[in-house]
Amino acid sequence: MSREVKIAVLGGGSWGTAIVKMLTENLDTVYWYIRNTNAIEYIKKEGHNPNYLTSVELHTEYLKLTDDINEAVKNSDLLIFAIPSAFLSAELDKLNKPLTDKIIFSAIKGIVPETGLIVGEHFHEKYGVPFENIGVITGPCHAEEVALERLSYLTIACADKSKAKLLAEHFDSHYIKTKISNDIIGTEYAAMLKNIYAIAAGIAHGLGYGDNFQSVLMSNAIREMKRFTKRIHNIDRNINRSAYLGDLLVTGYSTFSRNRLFGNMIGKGYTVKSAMMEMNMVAEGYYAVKSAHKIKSKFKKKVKTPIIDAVYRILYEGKNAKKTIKELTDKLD
Ligand SMILES: NC(=O)c1ccc[n+]([C@@H]2O[C@H](COP(=O)([O-])OP(=O)(O)OC[C@H]3O[C@@H](n4cnc5c(N)ncnc54)[C@H](O)[C@@H]3O)[C@@H](O)[C@H]2O)c1
Ligand SMILES: O=P(O)(O)OC[C@H](O)CO
Repeated sequence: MSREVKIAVLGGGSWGTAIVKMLTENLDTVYWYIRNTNAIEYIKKEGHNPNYLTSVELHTEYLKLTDDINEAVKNSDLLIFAIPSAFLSAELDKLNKPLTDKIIFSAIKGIVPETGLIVGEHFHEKYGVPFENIGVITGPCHAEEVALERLSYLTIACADKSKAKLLAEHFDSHYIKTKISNDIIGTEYAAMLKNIYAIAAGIAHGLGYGDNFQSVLMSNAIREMKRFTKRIHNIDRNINRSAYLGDLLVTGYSTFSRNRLFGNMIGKGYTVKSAMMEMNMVAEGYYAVKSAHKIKSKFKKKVKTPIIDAVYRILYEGKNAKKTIKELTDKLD
């Protein structure tokens, strides 16, 4: 991959905005697809995203903004997707260009609901993108802290390490450090699962459980994540690394977490619909738990996942949150 690789960011939410900020520290051309034309006009005029990370000053002189996904794709070699998983299929349906010659990096932390696949596999199966051209941007990193230029670590995973390294160089800055990994499958599943555990943490908090319980929940969550990822892709991985445990902790404990906030509202008695309406943001874990529940039901040898089961029952079977978390407490150690 050449050093002059042309990059497009797809998605105008918090994470897309943070990625654009990070890349324009190093690159003087970044294509940026945002579906909202008014937001594009505002960014061009004011240099800020009107809806997400509104305080971030954007280097508009380096940005090629477009509301046409095909224009961004046509002009770029490497595409970074930061569209919530629930909306990815609908956005990809707008494509009239093949993706087979593109390098695809997913910054999405979820499962594509329509196919039940992690994002990398979705691009491989549905769009014929070879695995060596597929990567993941992950790690414990909140868009809000990138906005504040607080030191953050990203893990860039790709089967072809040279591609991961080159992209990592474009992210590195005085507030971003990057690590390389080739565990695309494990990091993607871990990123999806930690959102479910953060919802559980939020529900418990909303119900009045304290820090003592939260630490037990997180301790059980990392072991559950280890069992799940091992069943999916059994390689020798250190689950305590930042891309797995680190990401779980930031989401489980941070006040910036969308998933924890969503869970907190559920614990306080909001319905799913009203909790979603309160947020201008997307809690990926809501969609992830449905997919994770379906995936685990297909495992030939069963895996113990009491936290996923509890969150699924609360969000999709209408079970009482207080009673379900109480039952969960008896299954944790
Ligand atoms: N925010 C973070 O700190 C962060 C960090 C790492 C990864 N991620 C991941 O990045 C992805 C994007 O999340 P985000 O935080 O930018 O989202 P967000 O919650 O900040 O914003 C919601 C996004 O969803 C889009 N959206 C809403 N309805 C839509 C629809 N019907 N069709 C298409 N798009 C629609 C909005 O335009 C916006 O881009 C998610 O998978 C998330 O897990 C986020
Ligand atoms: O922490 P959340 O729930 O906002 O999710 C966003 C990112 O996945 C954090 O890594």
